[in-house]
Amino acid sequence: MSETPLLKVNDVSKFYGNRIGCRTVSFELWPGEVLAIVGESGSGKTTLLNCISTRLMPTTGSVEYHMRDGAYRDLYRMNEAERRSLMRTDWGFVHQNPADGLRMTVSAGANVGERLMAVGDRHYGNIRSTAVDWLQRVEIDEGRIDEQPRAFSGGMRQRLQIARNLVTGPRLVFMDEPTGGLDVSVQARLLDLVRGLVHDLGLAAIIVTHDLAVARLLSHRMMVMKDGQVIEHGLTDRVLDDPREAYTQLLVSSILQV
Ligand SMILES: Nc1ncnc2c1ncn2[C@@H]1O[C@H](COP(=O)(O)OP(=O)(O)OP(=O)(O)O)[C@@H](O)[C@H]1O
Repeated sequence: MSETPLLKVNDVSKFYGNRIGCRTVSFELWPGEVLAIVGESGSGKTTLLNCISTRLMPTTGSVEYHMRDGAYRDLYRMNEAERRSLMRTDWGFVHQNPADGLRMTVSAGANVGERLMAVGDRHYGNIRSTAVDWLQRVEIDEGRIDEQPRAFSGGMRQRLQIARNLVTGPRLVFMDEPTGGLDVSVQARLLDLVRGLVHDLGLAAIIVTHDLAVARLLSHRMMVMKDGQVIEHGLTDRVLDDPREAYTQLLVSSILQV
């Protein structure tokens, strides 16, 4: 791993009026590292993810990102065009509901190709062959390249969304409950695929999940949130095998009993 963090999150808090979304969260993320944010519904996971990925402005705090040119930039001080360019090139965002991350009325190939065009690729043949390659990588039959995602199953849509996000070679991918809402067998296949891709591409990722099995399988480190705060943070195996906080112990034991 590199000696410089990719992301430095400093004291990020978000309040919705009087209500706490998340409070004084700080951590660093390293290139190639996968961090899971876990916790019950309402604990602040999505708020934190949205703040870090600049989809939401925090009330206080800063997030610095290590740009490709080697400089750190405060994400909240970037202008809209700079942020959008980062989102299109260096970042991916995989939504729980694929319809939020795909264009449902254009073809699968166009969904993947569109991101390439957004980063300046204009050669139709290249775009098409890269799209074919990516469909294969996410295990979608290339014969379905001209079909719209409306015609795909939930698992296929999610795999297509992943292809669309990864085609531009991002360094950091945000995932919000990527396997939520899928059947258990479909989840298992998707998790295997995500794990392989993240590993092969050396991606850094921040994954929000309420499912500790997802955290176990995908992440190196995890943060446990409760009432908007991070109450435990450590290597995933350590946190799950030897939780220090009573609340984490409860979370882990409730899963084991299922
Ligand atoms: N737009 C909003 N306006 C007001 N309060 C909000 C808003 N979004 C979230 N909250 C509140 O912030 C807190 C954290 O919510 P958040 O959605 O971040 O939690 P979560 O852990 O992601 O939950 P879930 O797993 O259900 O999505 C909750 O108390 C929630 O009610």
